[in-house]
Amino acid sequence: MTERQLWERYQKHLCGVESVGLTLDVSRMNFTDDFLARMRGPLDKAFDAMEALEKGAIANPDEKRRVGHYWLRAPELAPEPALTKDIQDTVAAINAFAGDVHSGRVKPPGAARFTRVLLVGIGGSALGPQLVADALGSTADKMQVFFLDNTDPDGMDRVFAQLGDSLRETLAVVISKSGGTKETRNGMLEAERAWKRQGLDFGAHAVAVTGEGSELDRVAQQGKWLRTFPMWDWVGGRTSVLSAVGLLPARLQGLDTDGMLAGARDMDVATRVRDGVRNPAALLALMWFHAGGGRGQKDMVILPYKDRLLLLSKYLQQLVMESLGKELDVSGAVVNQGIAVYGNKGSTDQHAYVQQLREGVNNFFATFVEVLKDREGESMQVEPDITSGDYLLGFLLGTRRALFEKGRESMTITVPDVSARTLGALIALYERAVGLYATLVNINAYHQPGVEAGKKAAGVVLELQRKVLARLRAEPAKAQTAEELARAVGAPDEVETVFKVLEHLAANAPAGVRREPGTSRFETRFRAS
Ligand SMILES: O=P(O)(O)OC[C@H]1O[C@H](O)[C@H](O)[C@@H](O)[C@@H]1O
Repeated sequence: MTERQLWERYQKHLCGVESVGLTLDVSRMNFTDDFLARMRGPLDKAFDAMEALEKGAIANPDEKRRVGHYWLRAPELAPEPALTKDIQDTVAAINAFAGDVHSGRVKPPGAARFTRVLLVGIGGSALGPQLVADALGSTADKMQVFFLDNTDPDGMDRVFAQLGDSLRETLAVVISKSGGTKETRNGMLEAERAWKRQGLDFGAHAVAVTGEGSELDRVAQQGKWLRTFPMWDWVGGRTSVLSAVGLLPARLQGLDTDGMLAGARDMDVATRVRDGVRNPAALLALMWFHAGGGRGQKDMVILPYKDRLLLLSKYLQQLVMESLGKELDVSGAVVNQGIAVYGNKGSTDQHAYVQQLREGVNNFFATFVEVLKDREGESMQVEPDITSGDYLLGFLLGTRRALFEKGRESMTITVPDVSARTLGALIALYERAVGLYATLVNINAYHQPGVEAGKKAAGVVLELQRKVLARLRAEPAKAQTAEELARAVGAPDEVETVFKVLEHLAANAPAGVRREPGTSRFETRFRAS
């Protein structure tokens, strides 16, 4: 195709949302008009399913729950007045609480004000807040936000070290929809201990966002925490960023949460249009289907040319892969669906893995994200008539062209800036694209049965560890191999797990397990010291 023909294709297929200034360019995807025509029927079904979902259908049959993240930014669309009121009241409560924190009306016992937020959460209870904080934050923020999003002790220590003496001015926001996620529970316990060590009452510094009646809800009540904000069962973790999960930390940080909600609301309006060519969420879903043959055969590489959107790919990884990565379709047939998502940012990635994208295995399609506004204020010229931002666009367009020349497909999303409105719109765009694509490939986007397997298996490991420790302590003088201990605890076939657990215990002093070298690594003996 000549450059002129590409320009014509660009104009023909460019899909824009005026209200948020976003465009989606699919001209460098090699679909045909015939493909669009063929997909009209399946897309109609996807629109029907989405309409039913928005009206309150049970979209997650496993958990028998509705899926209502669209109502969060348009509460009047919730299927019952009580839900509408819940949403509105919660937004009002968050705004009032954040206002009180900023003004010092709600304050810590030993300081005039809360100046920092420590968010404890994981998965959908961290990724959205992290994206928002990084995309929209600045040195002018009202509060600085820190995160514990793992059960890695050293990772937590690093954060506590950064917080240092400022814990007395730090508000802990513990977020868990289920209220029972172990990583978050551990983070909360470690946080509680950190506060106690400084002689501070954790409850007077803590708020929770969780489902009513959850374990976390009970802990918060018993510990007399400052507040609890609701997390409803009809909001999925990976689509919760515009519920209290994302709104509370963002508002505390001083960000424009109203703008985020408005951007998402505007995008929802634009993506309800039943037309695959004019609706960018539908067009995205169609392109994913085209690229991967409806089987996820191509990976989605997200390339925002903007540092502030660095976490977009991580956020989308959960949204897309947890929603679409399914073993079974809705009829119960084994399909092993999904689309792998990765990415970082341009032009940084051009100096890392773009080499493979251009010349290596052709197993992906790229999505460039272009941001028109370079920065607040003016830019210097790094060369006559050229700024750093001009370079950024040059690199984006250059890579887009270089990929196309080698038969590698790409799309480009263009937004005016990285603002609250734009971010809300981007989030809403992908949420709906995922929902529509799920119907196109006949899977349920709203459950995550696979995640449970790893959690259960982890529980088995910890149970085994308890038994092994009990055994070692029962005979402290006796050094034993993993093989002997596995047999002794009645799990001879679990010897590998026992071996791994022992190595870990021996590497960490408090467990009181010592190793004595044997004739080989696997003959190492362990005993309680
Ligand atoms: O918010 P929570 O209940 O703590 O859940 C946190 C995360 O963990 C789970 O394993 C789910 O797979 C995620 O979808 C969820 O976002």
